[in-house]
Amino acid sequence: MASVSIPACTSTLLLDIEGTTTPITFVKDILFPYIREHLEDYLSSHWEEDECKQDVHLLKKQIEEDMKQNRACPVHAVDQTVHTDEEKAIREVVENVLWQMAADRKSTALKQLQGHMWRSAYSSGRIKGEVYQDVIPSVKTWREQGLRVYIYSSGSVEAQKLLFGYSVEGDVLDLFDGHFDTGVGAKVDCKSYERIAERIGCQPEEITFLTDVTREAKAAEEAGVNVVVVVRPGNMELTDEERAHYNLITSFSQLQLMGRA
Ligand SMILES: CSCCC(=O)C(=O)COP(=O)(O)O
Ligand SMILES: [Mg+2]
Repeated sequence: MASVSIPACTSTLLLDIEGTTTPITFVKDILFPYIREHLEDYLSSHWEEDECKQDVHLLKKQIEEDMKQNRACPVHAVDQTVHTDEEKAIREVVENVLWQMAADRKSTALKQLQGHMWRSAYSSGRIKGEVYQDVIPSVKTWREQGLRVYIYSSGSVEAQKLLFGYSVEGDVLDLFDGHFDTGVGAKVDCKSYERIAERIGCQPEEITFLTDVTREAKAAEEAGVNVVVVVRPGNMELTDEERAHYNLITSFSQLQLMGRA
């Protein structure tokens, strides 16, 4: 693929994670299975801790919201191994989390719990954050050219910091000026990009957003953000119309910053 120029007014690069800096397989085959495997044990051993209580509180609020919207999690009969109220409550949370994950939902409640659960997996060295080989050298070059680099992912800010703090390339957190998650709004909502520009202190037009998901690209464009769609192995196929509309790259090294050495 040829190089893609980004506008001379660009001051900030905003990067998605899954499918952009990081293979989708890392999320689907390593991070998510870890949650499914450890969820019940994690909840049982942390149930009385404040952080876990807050996570469960947020999940319950999400369930209430889902019920209002008729998106209720299917309720299964409680099985015979459940005896106490606590076991029942934990089983309900497990059912809900598994249901949300099966639908690949991006709710803040789900993402916050996942981030907390991955902490020990990363810090023990069991999991290392995967990053495509072109990512770190390109980010370093952009920074040398005076650009700011931020992350915007549906994964919680804590999960993002774990991924880059314990990455296959070592601790690369210093390369990023900041992180945004769904706390600023959904990635498919144009208002989120307006809020990010406001928080960073620039105009949306000064931001170039790199993502693999065209619904996110469309929302960012609506906000006035410049968009480049990243094509990586295993990413969702683009339609002919999308291919024609968006600037596409298969590697960050294809980005050319106009008017910069
Ligand atoms: C940040 S690590 C976990 C990835 C994740 O949970 C996720 O939903 C990825 O979403 P993205 O917005 O980076 O495509
Ligand atoms: Mg993505």
